[in-house]
Amino acid sequence: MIELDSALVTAYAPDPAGGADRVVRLLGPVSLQLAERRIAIIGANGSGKSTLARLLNGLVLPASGTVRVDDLDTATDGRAVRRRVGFVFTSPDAQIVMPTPLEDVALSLRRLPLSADERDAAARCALARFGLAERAEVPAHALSGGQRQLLALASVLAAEPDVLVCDEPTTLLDLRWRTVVDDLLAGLDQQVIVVTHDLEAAARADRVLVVDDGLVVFDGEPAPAVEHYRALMAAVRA
Ligand SMILES: Nc1ncnc2c1ncn2[C@@H]1O[C@H](COP(=O)(O)OP(=O)(O)OP(=O)(O)O)[C@@H](O)[C@H]1O
Repeated sequence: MIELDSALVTAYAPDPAGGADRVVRLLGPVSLQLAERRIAIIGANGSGKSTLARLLNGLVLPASGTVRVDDLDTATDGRAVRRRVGFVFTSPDAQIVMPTPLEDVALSLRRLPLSADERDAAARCALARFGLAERAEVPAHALSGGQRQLLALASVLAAEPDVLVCDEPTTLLDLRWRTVVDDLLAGLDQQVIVVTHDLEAAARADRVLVVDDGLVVFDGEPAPAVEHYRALMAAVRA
């Protein structure tokens, strides 16, 4: 289980008056225990959703407080945490690093005790699961946006994380690919925590966190969470 205890995220920001950089609060303090299988994080642009998501696998570290994944502290056990908690970025291009899909998935498998042949077979199997068997050896840049998103997911899942954190994984996708990715995420055995602007997707979660101005301002069932978010948005427009 992922557990945040008074986690506070700060950053340095330039002083408009030209003085020394100032410390600004980006998120928190946040205390949460994340045990549900399907959790959605919603909120306005710039509210702190990605910062919260990145805290969960140690991509962002708290300035104070702690974030723990089971027995691991993200501040001191970052590598082990990232093996346990996979992260899918909004843009697949942020995480596809190898020239072909086959090599990209094989890279994710490097920590598993497999021979070269076994790794190749496992990578092909992972690609087939995501409908990419025929595209295993084409240049990754020749894939469509939707196929690249599926490749990013395949690569992250190939490493067999216990938890998958996705930051707006369907934002760049058309309706067909969005449905494919949504269905795929819904069918995973792993715990899935998704940052999303898609309120229909959020409505299917077991639990929804609403983030506003760097704080979790609502935490509960999807219907009241979405209502809370709509009220926040209406207040901004008023
Ligand atoms: N490293 C950083 N240094 C300074 N400010 C940052 C840094 N990272 C994020 N921020 C700021 O923190 C705030 C929250 O950013 P974050 O990316 O978490 O928002 P978000 O809710 O995911 O937004 P969006 O829906 O637009 O993706 C924003 O105002 C952003 O500019």
